[in-house]
Amino acid sequence: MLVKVCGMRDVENIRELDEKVQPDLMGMIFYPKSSRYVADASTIPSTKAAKVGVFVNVPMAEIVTKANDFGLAYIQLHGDEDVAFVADLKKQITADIIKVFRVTGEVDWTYLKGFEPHVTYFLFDTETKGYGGSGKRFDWELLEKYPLERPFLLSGGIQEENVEEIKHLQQKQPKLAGVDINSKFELHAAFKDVEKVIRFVKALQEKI
Ligand SMILES: O=C(O)c1ccccc1NCC(=O)[C@H](O)[C@H](O)COP(=O)(O)O
Repeated sequence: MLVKVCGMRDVENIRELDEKVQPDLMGMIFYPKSSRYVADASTIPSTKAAKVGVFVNVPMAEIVTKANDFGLAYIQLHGDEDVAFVADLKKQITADIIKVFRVTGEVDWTYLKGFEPHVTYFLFDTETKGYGGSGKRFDWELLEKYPLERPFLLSGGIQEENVEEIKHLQQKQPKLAGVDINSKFELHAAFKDVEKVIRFVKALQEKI
């Protein structure tokens, strides 16, 4: 199962996490209202993990510039970007796209289908005023009937205690490709408890 650790900023914390946890993906938040906002991405060191830039309703030109300047492997669109925007963006970048859906109740799978040709993963998170990083869960059972081809990442308040539940969801829904963790592993904003992340990933990788 893929592991994405999101909301990273501190140089030493990034290096330690990259070395000891070896996550597949590491996310940086380019949303100015977030407590995890990365104002100057040039300070972010190189990593073995693929870098993900997280954007919320940002003009396309700005995303393209950041993707090129900082070697982002993935662009995570966490706002209200529509199919036309995502299709157009994909033509302008080599990075893969992760399109986020913030869940409130039932998911409109037909609407999501329009995004499929342009994205590598969908990511499901909880709808909140701050868009993401809330530590709040939604009803994960909704994903048991995920009907699309594209694999997806699970997100929203994931913590150590959820490992067994995540494994069971993956048994029921093989399109679950990975998890995205953030606030429940923080010592303070944008600074992760590396030992806690190690314990979580080890437990996740153990067979049921
Ligand atoms: O983390 C943020 O502050 C944030 C702000 C605005 C948009 C997205 C944000 N985070 C993106 C993520 O992918 C988080 O990992 C995801 O929302 C889950 O966070 P959490 O509920 O804290 O586990």
